[in-house]
Amino acid sequence: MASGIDLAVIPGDGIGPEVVAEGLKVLRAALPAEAKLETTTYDLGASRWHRTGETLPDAELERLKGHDAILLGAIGDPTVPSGVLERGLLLKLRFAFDHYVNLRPSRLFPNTPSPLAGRPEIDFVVVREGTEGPYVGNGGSMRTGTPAEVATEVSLNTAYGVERLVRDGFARAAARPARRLTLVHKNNVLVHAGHLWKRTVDRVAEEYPDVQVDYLHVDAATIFLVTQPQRFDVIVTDNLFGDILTDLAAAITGGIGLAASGNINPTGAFPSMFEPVHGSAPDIAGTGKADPTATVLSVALLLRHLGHETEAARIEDAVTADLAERDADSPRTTETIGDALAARVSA
Ligand SMILES: NC(=O)C1=CN([C@@H]2O[C@H](COP(=O)(O)OP(=O)(O)OC[C@H]3O[C@@H](n4cnc5c(N)ncnc54)[C@H](O)[C@@H]3O)[C@@H](O)[C@H]2O)C=CC1
Ligand SMILES: CC(C)CC(=O)C(=O)O
Ligand SMILES: [Mg+2]
Repeated sequence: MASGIDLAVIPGDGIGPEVVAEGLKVLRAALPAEAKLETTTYDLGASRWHRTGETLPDAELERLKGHDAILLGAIGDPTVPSGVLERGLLLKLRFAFDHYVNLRPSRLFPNTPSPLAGRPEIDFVVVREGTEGPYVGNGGSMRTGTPAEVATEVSLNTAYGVERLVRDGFARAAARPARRLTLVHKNNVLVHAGHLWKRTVDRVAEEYPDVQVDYLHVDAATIFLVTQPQRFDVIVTDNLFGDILTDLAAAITGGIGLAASGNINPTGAFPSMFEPVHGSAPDIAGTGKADPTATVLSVALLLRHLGHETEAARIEDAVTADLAERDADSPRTTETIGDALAARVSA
């Protein structure tokens, strides 16, 4: 184990604090006794907004910059107008820290529920662009609230932004046994952005003759994720398509409670941020029903990103073993699952 870890923690809203508590429990259990883990908890989210009107003040952003990595639970609350926290806090972090690779692995673990017949082998990773696309806030509305309202939300795609993401996807595909990369877009309709993505993939592909390249329109990709998920290895796609596809990917691989993600700044200029794919799940907040496994697997991604491969693998093995023994008819609480995972990694 190399040096210690200086971790920023943003528990956030709804089930965020519940799953983050278990993620930290497992992280502490995974680290050897001599490893130094320093955590700083940031009070950001709905309760801060209600108290102060702030989402992510510049001073907090500045402090966050100094950490090795960030662990985030979830952001969003029904008492706050939709978009205020999602844009003003979560997306602000992803954009400010240039988290251009939104990494979302999907694997069907043994004994996990899948709605798919025949339990196909599923092991792919979605490399979703994280700083551009329709999420940049490039829009507005005129005559708002009137029958004549016009609203736009224009997708931003730069050659620079697309190429660096595509290059990351190829590097990942080349390092995986299957060496397949699928670009998912909608270039039959979104001809400007779609053709930029396709041309970029075709050009970078020339440098990776060993990687088999495929293209799917996003609507067809949803079909194949359900009917032939084995065909996917690395999926490269834009911010919005990646957001939607990864909830579907979670649904076919044991549920949203298992889906992990990393918002990566590969240059290391800013701390990367790790979070479950799911949101704040207000419908189950406070009930103990939230599965913390997605957060625990996000902690494994975090450790791997910081170079702690052994500990990351230990956490993933603990999750695999725990899932193998789960009984769908006897669901456990958030805390019980966290305790079981922590016990396994420290055993
Ligand atoms: N990265 C983030 O912080 C994200 C935030 N959100 C925000 O979260 C709020 C709720 O959004 P929704 O669209 O309802 O998505 P959601 O992911 O919070 O919930 C969708 C469904 O999945 C279930 N679910 C989610 N996480 C679970 C877990 N760990 N264990 C078991 N079940 C789980 C929920 O109970 C709900 O039925 C909104 O404010 C939204 O903007 C949504 C997605 C991502
Ligand atoms: C709440 C959004 C900003 C993000 C989202 O749904 C996601 O990243 O999965
Ligand atoms: Mg999402």
